[in-house]
Amino acid sequence: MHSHFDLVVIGSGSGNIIVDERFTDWKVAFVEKGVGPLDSYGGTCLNVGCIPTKMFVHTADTVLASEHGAALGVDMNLRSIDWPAVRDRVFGRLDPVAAGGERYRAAGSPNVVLYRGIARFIGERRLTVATTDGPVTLTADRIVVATGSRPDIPDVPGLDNALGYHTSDTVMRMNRVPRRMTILGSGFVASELAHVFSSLGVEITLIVRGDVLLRQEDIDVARRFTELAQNRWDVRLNHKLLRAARKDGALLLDLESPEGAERLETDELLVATGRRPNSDLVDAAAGGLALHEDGRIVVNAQQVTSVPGVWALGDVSSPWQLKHVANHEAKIVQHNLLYPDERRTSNHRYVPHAVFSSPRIASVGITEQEARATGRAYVSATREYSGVAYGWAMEDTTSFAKVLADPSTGKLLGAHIIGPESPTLIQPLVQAMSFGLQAHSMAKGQYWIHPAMPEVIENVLLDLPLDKGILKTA
Ligand SMILES: Cc1cc2nc3c(=O)[nH]c(=O)nc-3n(C[C@H](O)[C@H](O)[C@H](O)COP(=O)(O)OP(=O)(O)OC[C@H]3O[C@@H](n4cnc5c(N)ncnc54)[C@H](O)[C@@H]3O)c2cc1C
Ligand SMILES: NC(=O)c1ccc[n+]([C@@H]2O[C@H](COP(=O)([O-])OP(=O)(O)OC[C@H]3O[C@@H](n4cnc5c(N)ncnc54)[C@H](O)[C@@H]3O)[C@@H](O)[C@H]2O)c1
Repeated sequence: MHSHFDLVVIGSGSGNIIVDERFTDWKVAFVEKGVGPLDSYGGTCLNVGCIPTKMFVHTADTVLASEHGAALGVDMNLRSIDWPAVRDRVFGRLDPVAAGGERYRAAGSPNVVLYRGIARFIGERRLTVATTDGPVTLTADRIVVATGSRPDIPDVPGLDNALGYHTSDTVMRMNRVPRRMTILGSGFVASELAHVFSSLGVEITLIVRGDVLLRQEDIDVARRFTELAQNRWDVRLNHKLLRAARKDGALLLDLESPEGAERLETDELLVATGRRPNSDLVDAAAGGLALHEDGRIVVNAQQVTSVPGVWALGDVSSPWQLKHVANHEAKIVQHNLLYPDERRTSNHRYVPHAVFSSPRIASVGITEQEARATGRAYVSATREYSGVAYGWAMEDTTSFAKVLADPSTGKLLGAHIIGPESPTLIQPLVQAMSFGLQAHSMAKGQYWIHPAMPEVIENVLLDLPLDKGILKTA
């Protein structure tokens, strides 16, 4: 069967938001293969990514709050954790959203057809989809590739499907919480899910290649996070997984460490070693699309690929595997499809991110190590939460905010915060960078509510050793 469309969108994550009522006169096809154990509609963030993880993180924070009560003179005994109830709160809410989204696309608009299956390019703007009713060929004037990414599994002997390891796609739906879990990797997913499962009482071991966790963060933040993680989890720094095997239900992991060979026995293994773009799944090369070395589809600032009429967005093409970036790029593609003569470009100037572990981390702009490596002139300041009144209220001793600024203009180059509410606290700094505010003007030109946590931002900005003359030129 062959059908021709005005527009085909491959991927129902961020791609799903492109087609709204303004496309009513277009003949549109969506293609979605499904994510996670239930082959859900709606992409990574909704089903196996941002949203379920953060719902679990909120539960984990609630458990930890009961432990922190003692420092405040409050004895809060945790009586029990009901894993099925914890899990079913999350997916009982999200699965119907995914199903509703699918129903809407399948039957909600007469101009839209939904194909379920894997789409593959077989030529320029030409696709084949293996549906349960057999293969179909789709051609289109315009195609949007929004196929995202998937867990990247390292090539370790024994680490295959027969071993029964988890990734972020499966681990959140486990039937039973294990006694012990080992996590391979030390990035976003490892840090967030270690917090989730350790708060549920699981003994966590992290296998870390380097000497710090979250090594892409500012070095002071990464070191502080690593110290705190070592107090909570068994953190094996500078370790390599050599091979994995399963024996009598347990997993046996052979590790190489600076001290020699080690064997680790565990109940479940979570592989969290990064995500690879799904350009191979869609056979982007057969569609003539140019690729970066790491497999990302090459796009220009308007999100157009090397083939006219074919667009790409989100994890399959972006160097930032973040939902707010994928959403922004989807809006740009949407505008450029609707208004081809007034095209817009994506804004990737100051992309913030947050790690929702315990403690939280938030960051925007360059790190101190990046400033040093590129020879960028900078001044920096760091202020502990314990230096402001709300930090005293929380009995905080480990959190801080750090900022870097250009000494000649006083404008911010980067901001890095580790501690409670950091993803919220950083937002005025993202705003300052986006709108070019000078750090001291920003601190002095507005009220800061007392005694609220943002006072740590006011203070760290004032601590920047900037020439007083800068304020006059700002
Ligand atoms: C555990 C986890 C937690 C995360 N937490 C956060 C967070 O807190 N904040 C944040 O900003 N980001 C977070 N992310 C990242 C975020 O989820 C992604 O950046 C975002 O979802 C990418 O959106 P996308 O539209 O590019 O891809 P996706 O949402 O993955 O959508 C791609 C869709 O394409 C489909 N597809 C792929 N290939 C084909 C094909 N050939 N044919 C048909 N369909 C296909 C897939 O099934 C999928 O549904 C997290 C990721 C993970 C894994
Ligand atoms: N809060 C958020 O915004 C959030 C949360 C989760 C995921 N994400 C996105 O999803 C992406 C994927 O997350 P992730 O944690 O899988 O990737 P990551 O890139 O954050 O971390 C991957 C980790 O695996 C390690 N690693 C790579 N290969 C390895 C190997 N062979 N052996 C041992 N360690 C190895 C790396 O050193 C790194 O520590 C992130 O980059 C992020 O963009 C975002």
